[in-house]
Amino acid sequence: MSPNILSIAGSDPSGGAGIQADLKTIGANGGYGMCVITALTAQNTHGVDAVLPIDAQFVAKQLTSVSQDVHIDAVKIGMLANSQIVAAVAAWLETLSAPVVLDPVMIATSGDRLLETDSTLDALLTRADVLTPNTAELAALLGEEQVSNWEELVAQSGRLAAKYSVLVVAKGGHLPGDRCPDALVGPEGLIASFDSQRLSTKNTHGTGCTLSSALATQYALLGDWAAALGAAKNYLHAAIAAADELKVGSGHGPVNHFAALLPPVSSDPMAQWWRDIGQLREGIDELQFIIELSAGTLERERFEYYLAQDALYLQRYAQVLTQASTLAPQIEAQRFWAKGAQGILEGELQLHRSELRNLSPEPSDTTLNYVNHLSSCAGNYAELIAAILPCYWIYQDIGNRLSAANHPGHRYESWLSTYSSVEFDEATAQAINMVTEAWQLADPATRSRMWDAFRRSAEHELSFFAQSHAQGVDFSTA
Ligand SMILES: Nc1ncnc2c1ncn2[C@@H]1O[C@H](COP(=O)(O)OP(=O)(O)O)[C@@H](O)[C@H]1O
Ligand SMILES: Cc1ncc(COP(=O)(O)OP(=O)(O)O)c(N)n1
Repeated sequence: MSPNILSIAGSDPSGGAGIQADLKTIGANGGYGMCVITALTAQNTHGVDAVLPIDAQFVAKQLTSVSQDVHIDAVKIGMLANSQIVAAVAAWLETLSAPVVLDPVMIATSGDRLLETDSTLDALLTRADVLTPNTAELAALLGEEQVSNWEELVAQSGRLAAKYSVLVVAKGGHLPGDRCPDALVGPEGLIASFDSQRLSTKNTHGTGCTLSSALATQYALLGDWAAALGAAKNYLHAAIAAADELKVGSGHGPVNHFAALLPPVSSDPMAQWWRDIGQLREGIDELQFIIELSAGTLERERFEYYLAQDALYLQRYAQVLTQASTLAPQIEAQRFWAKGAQGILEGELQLHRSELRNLSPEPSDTTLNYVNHLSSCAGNYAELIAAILPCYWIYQDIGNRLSAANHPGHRYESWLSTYSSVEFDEATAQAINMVTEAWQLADPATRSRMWDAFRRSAEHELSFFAQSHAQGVDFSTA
């Protein structure tokens, strides 16, 4: 069962810090997130423009409404805005036994002050189980100078832990250097430390909120503060590592809270597509038509039926390639698709005719379905070339295997000898590159339609190769 985690914090409308970051973090760590809002802020990735604290009595009302109904497994406290809200939260906490992580959000990384220190905070600091101040907040809470190295940070964190009889997370995020260590420190000193590489990104908005809400959630799951800090830091590290993928705002953008849950963005989308149609490709390899064509046992009628349908298909395919050439944004792509169309009209169709005794007068439903699918993608260049690609790629893939099975005296020797060529391999590689380029420029919705167009063409390829053995094909008229 998911633990119920309550975040008591301010709102960041840009979604990177405050309750927005907490709820994403709690969910991504396997908790059920709830939130009591203490303040509205007007902020973005450049900083905080304004703060509107919520009336303290209303904060108290939110707290009792939630806790009267829902069992709370852990609490994370963030921005409290003013001493009245601090007092309201402290009074409510006296009624609750759940573990508390307090992120004393006083000074954002942008330098903006989010809470002034005063004595009302003491009750809250003592009640908390763990404090997670950044270096500036740690110094402010002790009334000391801000430290600038790790040893001093651990020592200062120990003094804070002793002052309030709590655990303190020493956070190395603001220290210089290429490492980013964090540690759990108690009144007696260092308990556990967790080192990590400093990730090179400006997108670290909300790291403090994220670490503290992940810590509360992980503690509710693991029941051990050191283990929970290790897990929270690992989670945050992955979220920072993937932060640049989000591209939110022009300042210090948010971390990518769902990085670990999302499939990695493939740097080679075509390789991914090819893997994703793996089952379809295996299905094609296992077709009677392919097995018999390779072995040379395929009946002539079936071969000619396939050839006739292929000739009809290729006439329309050449038109579709011409259309791709018309839609192509660059001259190189225009030339490539036009050359493909020309190759079919002047080369491949001649070959088909030389092998065929009779041309099938009518395209089959299978052939029609395939060409209609291609035509239905013709409104968008990226989608159209994604639909075009399987014919190149699957044909080349099967062709290489069929031509390897060829030998003198093979029943279809002359036909199979045309199946593999360096020129066609090069053209296929170029077609893959064209689709990759279009994919890189496409928005997410177009990418999804491209994949759909590609996958459906691959399905049509399978039906196309299967059709000469399909029930209902009458060879007396073929
Ligand atoms: N560039 C970075 N690479 C890796 N971890 C980072 C980086 N910046 C911050 N962190 C981590 O983010 C957490 C928050 O740290 P810090 O920036 O010190 O606090 P705050 O966000 O409260 O100002 C810490 O666990 C710290 O180690
Ligand atoms: C509403 C709100 N709460 C907290 C913060 C500060 O967040 P923090 O996680 O410390 O992140 P940075 O200061 O590192 O951005 C905030 N900005 N807004």
